[in-house]
Amino acid sequence: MLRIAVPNKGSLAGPAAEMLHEAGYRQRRESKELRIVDPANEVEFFYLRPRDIAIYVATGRLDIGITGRDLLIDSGAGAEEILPLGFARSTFRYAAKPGTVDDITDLNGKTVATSYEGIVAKHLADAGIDASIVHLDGAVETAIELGVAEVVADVVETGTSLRNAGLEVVGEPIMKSEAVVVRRTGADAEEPEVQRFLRRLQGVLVARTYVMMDYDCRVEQLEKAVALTPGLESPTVSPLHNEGWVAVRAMVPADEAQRIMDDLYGIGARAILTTAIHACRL
Ligand SMILES: Nc1ncnc2c1ncn2[C@@H]1O[C@H](COP(=O)(O)OP(=O)(O)OP(=O)(O)O)[C@@H](O)[C@H]1O
Ligand SMILES: O=P(O)(O)OC[C@H]1O[C@H](OP(=O)(O)OP(=O)(O)O)[C@H](O)[C@@H]1O
Ligand SMILES: [Mg+2]
Repeated sequence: MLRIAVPNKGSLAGPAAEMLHEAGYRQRRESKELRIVDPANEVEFFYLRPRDIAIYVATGRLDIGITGRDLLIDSGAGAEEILPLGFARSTFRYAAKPGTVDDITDLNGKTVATSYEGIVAKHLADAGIDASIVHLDGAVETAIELGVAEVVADVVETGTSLRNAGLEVVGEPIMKSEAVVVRRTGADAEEPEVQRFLRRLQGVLVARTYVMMDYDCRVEQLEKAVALTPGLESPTVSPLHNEGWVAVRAMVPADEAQRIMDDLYGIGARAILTTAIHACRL
Protein backbone atom coordinates (compact mmCIF):
# COMPACT_ATOMS: atom_id res chain seq x y z
CA MET A 1 0.00 0.00 0.00
CA LEU A 2 1.42 3.39 -1.05
CA ARG A 3 1.84 5.80 1.88
CA ILE A 4 1.32 9.40 0.86
CA ALA A 5 1.88 12.62 2.85
CA VAL A 6 -0.68 15.38 2.18
CA PRO A 7 -0.68 18.95 3.57
CA ASN A 8 -3.10 19.27 6.48
CA LYS A 9 -3.29 23.10 6.57
CA GLY A 10 -2.41 26.29 4.71
CA SER A 11 -2.48 27.26 1.02
CA LEU A 12 -1.58 23.76 -0.20
CA ALA A 13 -4.14 21.72 1.75
CA GLY A 14 -7.39 22.57 -0.12
CA PRO A 15 -6.05 22.36 -3.69
CA ALA A 16 -4.08 19.16 -2.90
CA ALA A 17 -7.18 17.42 -1.50
CA GLU A 18 -9.20 18.62 -4.50
CA MET A 19 -6.65 17.24 -6.94
CA LEU A 20 -6.52 13.87 -5.16
CA HIS A 21 -10.32 13.74 -5.13
CA GLU A 22 -10.40 14.47 -8.88
CA ALA A 23 -7.86 11.67 -9.34
CA GLY A 24 -10.37 9.29 -7.77
CA TYR A 25 -8.85 8.98 -4.29
CA ARG A 26 -10.82 9.01 -1.09
CA GLN A 27 -10.12 12.14 1.00
CA ARG A 28 -10.82 12.96 4.63
CA ARG A 29 -14.24 14.45 5.44
CA GLU A 30 -13.11 16.25 8.55
CA SER A 31 -10.05 18.46 9.03
CA LYS A 32 -9.06 16.75 12.31
CA GLU A 33 -8.51 13.38 10.66
CA LEU A 34 -4.77 12.62 10.64
CA ARG A 35 -4.74 9.61 8.34
CA ILE A 36 -7.16 7.70 6.18
CA VAL A 37 -6.96 4.48 4.21
CA ASP A 38 -8.33 4.15 0.69
CA PRO A 39 -8.38 0.35 0.34
CA ALA A 40 -9.93 0.35 -3.15
CA ASN A 41 -6.93 2.28 -4.50
CA GLU A 42 -4.40 0.70 -2.12
CA VAL A 43 -3.15 3.99 -0.70
CA GLU A 44 -2.97 5.50 2.76
CA PHE A 45 -2.93 9.28 3.24
CA PHE A 46 -1.16 10.99 6.18
CA TYR A 47 -2.19 14.62 6.81
CA LEU A 48 0.95 16.47 7.94
CA ARG A 49 2.25 20.00 8.20
CA PRO A 50 3.42 21.04 4.71
CA ARG A 51 6.79 22.09 6.12
CA ASP A 52 7.38 18.61 7.60
CA ILE A 53 6.39 16.57 4.57
CA ALA A 54 9.79 16.44 2.80
CA ILE A 55 11.39 15.40 6.10
CA TYR A 56 9.02 12.43 6.50
CA VAL A 57 9.45 11.40 2.88
CA ALA A 58 13.25 11.62 3.16
CA THR A 59 13.19 8.96 5.88
CA GLY A 60 11.51 6.57 3.45
CA ARG A 61 8.72 5.78 5.94
CA LEU A 62 6.31 7.54 3.61
CA ASP A 63 6.63 6.81 -0.11
CA ILE A 64 5.49 10.09 -1.58
CA GLY A 65 4.47 13.58 -0.45
CA ILE A 66 2.79 16.70 -1.77
CA THR A 67 4.43 19.94 -0.63
CA GLY A 68 5.72 23.27 -1.97
CA ARG A 69 9.00 23.38 -3.93
CA ASP A 70 10.13 26.21 -1.62
CA LEU A 71 9.37 24.12 1.48
CA LEU A 72 11.20 21.12 0.00
CA ILE A 73 14.32 23.18 -0.69
CA ASP A 74 14.13 25.05 2.60
CA SER A 75 13.98 21.77 4.54
CA GLY A 76 17.27 20.55 3.08
CA ALA A 77 15.79 17.04 3.42
CA GLY A 78 16.92 14.17 1.20
CA ALA A 79 13.86 14.29 -1.02
CA GLU A 80 13.43 15.38 -4.64
CA GLU A 81 10.69 16.75 -6.83
CA ILE A 82 9.22 14.20 -9.25
CA LEU A 83 6.12 16.03 -10.59
CA PRO A 84 5.11 19.72 -10.54
CA LEU A 85 1.38 20.15 -9.85
CA GLY A 86 0.62 23.67 -11.12
CA PHE A 87 -1.11 25.07 -8.02
CA ALA A 88 0.10 27.24 -5.09
CA ARG A 89 2.31 29.10 -7.54
CA SER A 90 4.40 31.79 -5.90
CA THR A 91 7.75 33.52 -6.02
CA PHE A 92 10.15 33.93 -3.13
CA ARG A 93 11.64 37.42 -2.84
CA TYR A 94 13.39 39.99 -0.74
CA ALA A 95 11.45 43.16 0.11
CA ALA A 96 12.17 46.33 2.06
CA LYS A 97 10.91 49.88 2.61
CA PRO A 98 11.24 51.92 -0.59
CA GLY A 99 14.61 53.64 -0.90
CA THR A 100 16.36 51.59 1.78
CA VAL A 101 17.74 48.69 -0.30
CA ASP A 102 18.46 49.06 -4.02
CA ASP A 103 19.89 45.68 -4.80
CA ILE A 104 21.08 42.48 -3.20
CA THR A 105 24.54 43.79 -2.33
CA ASP A 106 22.90 46.37 -0.03
CA LEU A 107 21.87 43.44 2.21
CA ASN A 108 25.42 43.35 3.62
CA GLY A 109 25.27 44.05 7.34
CA LYS A 110 21.45 44.04 7.41
CA THR A 111 19.00 41.76 9.20
CA VAL A 112 16.61 39.67 7.09
CA ALA A 113 13.41 38.27 8.62
CA THR A 114 12.04 35.07 7.07
CA SER A 115 10.22 31.80 7.68
CA TYR A 116 12.49 30.16 5.10
CA GLU A 117 15.88 30.30 6.76
CA GLY A 118 17.35 27.44 4.68
CA ILE A 119 16.65 29.16 1.35
CA VAL A 120 17.79 32.58 2.53
CA ALA A 121 21.00 31.40 4.24
CA LYS A 122 22.06 29.54 1.09
CA HIS A 123 21.14 32.42 -1.21
CA LEU A 124 23.09 34.93 0.87
CA ALA A 125 26.09 32.62 1.16
CA ASP A 126 26.11 31.93 -2.61
CA ALA A 127 25.98 35.69 -3.27
CA GLY A 128 28.78 36.27 -0.76
CA ILE A 129 26.62 38.53 1.39
CA ASP A 130 27.12 38.83 5.12
CA ALA A 131 23.67 39.45 6.64
CA SER A 132 21.92 38.18 9.77
CA ILE A 133 18.73 36.16 9.63
CA VAL A 134 15.84 36.35 12.08
CA HIS A 135 13.54 33.35 11.90
CA LEU A 136 9.83 34.19 12.22
CA ASP A 137 6.89 31.84 11.88
CA GLY A 138 4.74 34.00 9.58
CA ALA A 139 3.38 37.48 8.87
CA VAL A 140 7.02 38.46 8.31
CA GLU A 141 6.04 41.61 6.37
CA THR A 142 5.32 43.30 9.70
CA ALA A 143 8.84 42.67 11.02
CA ILE A 144 10.21 45.81 9.36
CA GLU A 145 7.56 48.14 10.81
CA LEU A 146 8.25 46.68 14.24
CA GLY A 147 12.01 47.11 13.93
CA VAL A 148 12.94 43.41 14.03
CA ALA A 149 14.60 43.52 10.59
CA GLU A 150 15.38 45.91 7.71
CA VAL A 151 14.58 43.36 5.03
CA VAL A 152 12.16 40.45 4.68
CA ALA A 153 12.38 37.37 2.44
CA ASP A 154 8.97 35.85 1.86
CA VAL A 155 6.47 34.19 -0.43
CA VAL A 156 4.90 36.65 -2.88
CA GLU A 157 1.91 35.80 -4.98
CA THR A 158 -0.21 38.85 -5.83
CA GLY A 159 2.06 41.26 -3.90
CA THR A 160 -0.90 42.47 -1.81
CA SER A 161 0.74 41.61 1.52
CA LEU A 162 3.86 43.58 0.57
CA ARG A 163 1.85 46.60 -0.61
CA ASN A 164 -0.23 46.56 2.57
CA ALA A 165 2.97 46.66 4.61
CA GLY A 166 4.38 49.53 2.48
CA LEU A 167 7.22 47.36 1.13
CA GLU A 168 8.65 46.84 -2.33
CA VAL A 169 10.54 43.93 -3.81
CA VAL A 170 14.33 43.97 -4.03
CA GLY A 171 16.19 42.26 -6.88
CA GLU A 172 15.07 39.27 -8.88
CA PRO A 173 13.02 36.40 -7.36
CA ILE A 174 15.16 34.01 -5.34
CA MET A 175 13.01 31.16 -6.64
CA LYS A 176 9.69 30.22 -8.20
CA SER A 177 7.57 27.71 -6.37
CA GLU A 178 4.47 25.59 -6.87
CA ALA A 179 3.07 22.44 -5.32
CA VAL A 180 5.15 19.38 -6.20
CA VAL A 181 5.16 15.63 -5.61
CA VAL A 182 8.28 14.57 -3.73
CA ARG A 183 10.03 11.23 -3.28
CA ARG A 184 13.06 10.18 -1.24
CA THR A 185 16.23 11.05 -3.17
CA GLY A 186 17.48 8.01 -5.02
CA ALA A 187 14.30 5.95 -4.40
CA ASP A 188 12.96 4.02 -7.36
CA ALA A 189 10.49 6.38 -9.06
CA GLU A 190 9.78 3.65 -11.62
CA GLU A 191 8.01 1.52 -9.01
CA PRO A 192 4.63 0.54 -10.56
CA GLU A 193 2.53 1.82 -7.60
CA VAL A 194 4.32 5.20 -7.72
CA GLN A 195 3.95 5.42 -11.48
CA ARG A 196 0.22 4.68 -11.24
CA PHE A 197 -0.22 7.47 -8.69
CA LEU A 198 1.72 9.93 -10.89
CA ARG A 199 -0.29 8.94 -13.99
CA ARG A 200 -3.51 9.68 -12.14
CA LEU A 201 -2.32 13.15 -11.14
CA GLN A 202 -1.02 13.80 -14.66
CA GLY A 203 -4.49 12.81 -15.89
CA VAL A 204 -6.00 15.52 -13.70
CA LEU A 205 -3.46 18.08 -14.94
CA VAL A 206 -4.30 17.24 -18.56
CA ALA A 207 -8.06 17.30 -17.90
CA ARG A 208 -7.61 20.75 -16.35
CA THR A 209 -5.51 22.22 -19.13
CA TYR A 210 -6.94 20.63 -22.30
CA VAL A 211 -10.36 20.41 -23.94
CA MET A 212 -11.55 18.07 -26.67
CA MET A 213 -12.32 19.84 -29.94
CA ASP A 214 -14.52 18.44 -32.72
CA TYR A 215 -15.29 20.02 -36.07
CA ASP A 216 -16.17 19.28 -39.68
CA CYS A 217 -14.10 20.54 -42.57
CA ARG A 218 -13.67 20.10 -46.30
CA VAL A 219 -11.05 17.56 -47.32
CA GLU A 220 -9.14 20.31 -49.19
CA GLN A 221 -8.78 22.25 -45.93
CA LEU A 222 -7.76 19.27 -43.83
CA GLU A 223 -4.00 19.90 -43.80
CA LYS A 224 -4.48 23.52 -42.70
CA ALA A 225 -7.00 22.48 -40.07
CA VAL A 226 -4.76 19.76 -38.69
CA ALA A 227 -1.91 22.26 -38.43
CA LEU A 228 -4.15 24.31 -36.12
CA THR A 229 -5.16 21.26 -34.05
CA PRO A 230 -2.22 18.83 -34.11
CA GLY A 231 -3.50 17.05 -30.96
CA LEU A 232 -1.16 15.21 -28.65
CA GLU A 233 -0.31 12.30 -30.95
CA SER A 234 -2.26 13.19 -34.08
CA PRO A 235 -5.95 14.10 -34.61
CA THR A 236 -8.64 11.52 -35.40
CA VAL A 237 -10.08 12.09 -38.87
CA SER A 238 -13.31 10.28 -39.85
CA PRO A 239 -15.28 10.40 -43.10
CA LEU A 240 -18.64 12.18 -43.14
CA HIS A 241 -21.67 10.90 -45.05
CA ASN A 242 -21.40 14.00 -47.27
CA GLU A 243 -18.57 13.31 -49.63
CA GLY A 244 -15.72 15.79 -49.56
CA TRP A 245 -16.12 16.47 -45.80
CA VAL A 246 -14.37 14.95 -42.79
CA ALA A 247 -14.91 15.14 -39.02
CA VAL A 248 -11.80 15.94 -36.95
CA ARG A 249 -11.24 15.36 -33.23
CA ALA A 250 -8.19 16.56 -31.27
CA MET A 251 -7.20 17.73 -27.79
CA VAL A 252 -6.28 21.43 -27.63
CA PRO A 253 -4.99 23.63 -24.78
CA ALA A 254 -8.06 25.09 -23.02
CA ASP A 255 -6.63 28.61 -22.92
CA GLU A 256 -6.17 28.61 -26.72
CA ALA A 257 -9.51 27.00 -27.57
CA GLN A 258 -11.39 30.19 -28.53
CA ARG A 259 -8.58 31.45 -30.78
CA ILE A 260 -8.31 28.06 -32.49
CA MET A 261 -12.10 27.99 -33.04
CA ASP A 262 -11.89 31.42 -34.73
CA ASP A 263 -9.01 30.27 -36.93
CA LEU A 264 -10.80 27.03 -37.88
CA TYR A 265 -13.94 28.96 -38.74
CA GLY A 266 -11.80 31.28 -40.85
CA ILE A 267 -10.60 28.39 -43.03
CA GLY A 268 -14.14 27.09 -43.49
CA ALA A 269 -14.50 24.51 -40.70
CA ARG A 270 -18.02 24.28 -39.26
CA ALA A 271 -19.87 22.62 -36.33
CA ILE A 272 -16.83 23.41 -34.16
CA LEU A 273 -17.36 22.41 -30.55
CA THR A 274 -15.33 21.83 -27.43
CA THR A 275 -16.08 19.49 -24.56
CA ALA A 276 -14.43 19.21 -21.15
CA ILE A 277 -12.19 16.24 -20.41
CA HIS A 278 -13.09 14.73 -17.04
CA ALA A 279 -10.26 12.27 -16.69
CA CYS A 280 -7.44 11.02 -18.83
CA ARG A 281 -4.37 8.78 -19.06
CA LEU A 282 -1.89 9.93 -21.62
N1 LIG B 1 -0.50 33.46 -1.04
C1 LIG B 1 0.03 32.36 -1.55
N2 LIG B 1 -0.17 32.03 -2.84
C2 LIG B 1 0.36 30.91 -3.37
N3 LIG B 1 1.10 30.05 -2.67
C3 LIG B 1 1.32 30.33 -1.39
C4 LIG B 1 0.80 31.49 -0.75
N4 LIG B 1 1.18 31.50 0.54
C5 LIG B 1 1.91 30.39 0.71
N5 LIG B 1 2.00 29.69 -0.44
C6 LIG B 1 2.69 28.45 -0.67
O1 LIG B 1 2.21 27.53 0.29
C7 LIG B 1 3.27 26.80 0.86
C8 LIG B 1 3.35 27.16 2.31
O2 LIG B 1 2.38 26.49 2.94
P1 LIG B 1 2.21 26.70 4.50
O3 LIG B 1 1.02 25.92 4.88
O4 LIG B 1 3.50 26.46 5.18
O5 LIG B 1 1.98 28.24 4.63
P2 LIG B 1 0.69 29.05 4.34
O6 LIG B 1 -0.06 28.57 3.16
O7 LIG B 1 1.21 30.42 4.29
O8 LIG B 1 -0.20 28.75 5.62
P3 LIG B 1 -0.09 29.33 7.09
O9 LIG B 1 0.99 30.36 7.06
O10 LIG B 1 -1.45 29.89 7.32
O11 LIG B 1 0.21 28.15 7.93
C9 LIG B 1 4.52 27.24 0.14
O12 LIG B 1 4.83 26.34 -0.90
C10 LIG B 1 4.17 28.60 -0.40
O13 LIG B 1 4.88 28.92 -1.59
O1 LIG C 1 1.52 38.22 -2.40
P1 LIG C 1 0.29 37.79 -1.66
O2 LIG C 1 -0.84 37.40 -2.59
O3 LIG C 1 -0.14 38.79 -0.64
O4 LIG C 1 0.62 36.41 -0.92
C1 LIG C 1 1.76 36.25 -0.15
C2 LIG C 1 1.44 36.13 1.31
O5 LIG C 1 0.67 34.93 1.54
C3 LIG C 1 1.30 34.17 2.56
O6 LIG C 1 0.89 34.64 3.79
P2 LIG C 1 -0.20 33.98 4.74
O7 LIG C 1 -1.52 34.62 4.53
O8 LIG C 1 -0.16 32.52 4.60
O9 LIG C 1 0.32 34.42 6.17
P3 LIG C 1 1.73 34.09 6.81
O10 LIG C 1 2.65 35.17 6.35
O11 LIG C 1 1.46 34.14 8.28
O12 LIG C 1 2.16 32.75 6.34
C4 LIG C 1 2.77 34.54 2.41
O13 LIG C 1 3.50 34.26 3.58
C5 LIG C 1 2.73 36.01 2.09
O14 LIG C 1 2.67 36.78 3.25
MG1 LIG D 1 1.70 31.57 5.33
